[in-house]
Amino acid sequence: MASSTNKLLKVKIAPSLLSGDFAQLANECQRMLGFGADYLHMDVMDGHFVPNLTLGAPIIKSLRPHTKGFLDCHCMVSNPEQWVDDFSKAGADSYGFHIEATKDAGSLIKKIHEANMRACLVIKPKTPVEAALPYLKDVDMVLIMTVEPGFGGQKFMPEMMPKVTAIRKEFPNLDIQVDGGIDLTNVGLASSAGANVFVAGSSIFHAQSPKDMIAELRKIAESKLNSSLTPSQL
Ligand SMILES: O=C(CO)[C@H](O)[C@H](O)COP(=O)(O)O
Repeated sequence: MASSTNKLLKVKIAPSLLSGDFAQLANECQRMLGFGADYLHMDVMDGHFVPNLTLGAPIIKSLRPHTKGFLDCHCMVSNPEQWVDDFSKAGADSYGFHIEATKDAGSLIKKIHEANMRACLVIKPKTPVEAALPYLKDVDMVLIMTVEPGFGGQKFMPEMMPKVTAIRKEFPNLDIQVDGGIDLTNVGLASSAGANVFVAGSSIFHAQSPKDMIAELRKIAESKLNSSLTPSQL
């Protein structure tokens, strides 16, 4: 819910397992949590909404007994309504859906909450922020894509930052996630704009020390995040 009572937001780092070794998924999750990750970001792709195929509820179900980590599922799927119950039963903690894929975001958010998951509304780069705003009072997180969804390893789009700023202005307490090409060169820009949850695949998994990378991303984000807030928001 949007609120006039404000608080300091918590920075959360969410390694994208898309860049990990799928054959070692449970170990990769444990490794990332051991390195200080807050969320485990799971990229669900159906080969229809995006031109790539990854994983679905059966894999989340197999993974669940191996980790207590927060399974942040980003569902890049057509007909997101179809998979809510499966992901809930599988043990997902958060269900992210694309606003472009549903005709009734309000009912979908309700369905996700009734299935005991957190709801995250996601928008693609070409979708205007105005499409998301009416629903943000009801979600637990919003995800602003900073690449076209479908693949890891793409270049961060700084032109998405005004969307983040617009949302932060209206929703001082909402978790705002950014995803796509996040690394040490742009995490400060995103956190200054008001993002506080950072998905990073390539920069963490390909780092010489993923542990140091998580710590560095967090340090920069924490140093910049509250610079975006006005005194009345602190
Ligand atoms: O949602 C995604 C792709 O659709 C991925 O989470 C994202 O791109 C992360 O990977 P990288 O940090 O390598 O860009």
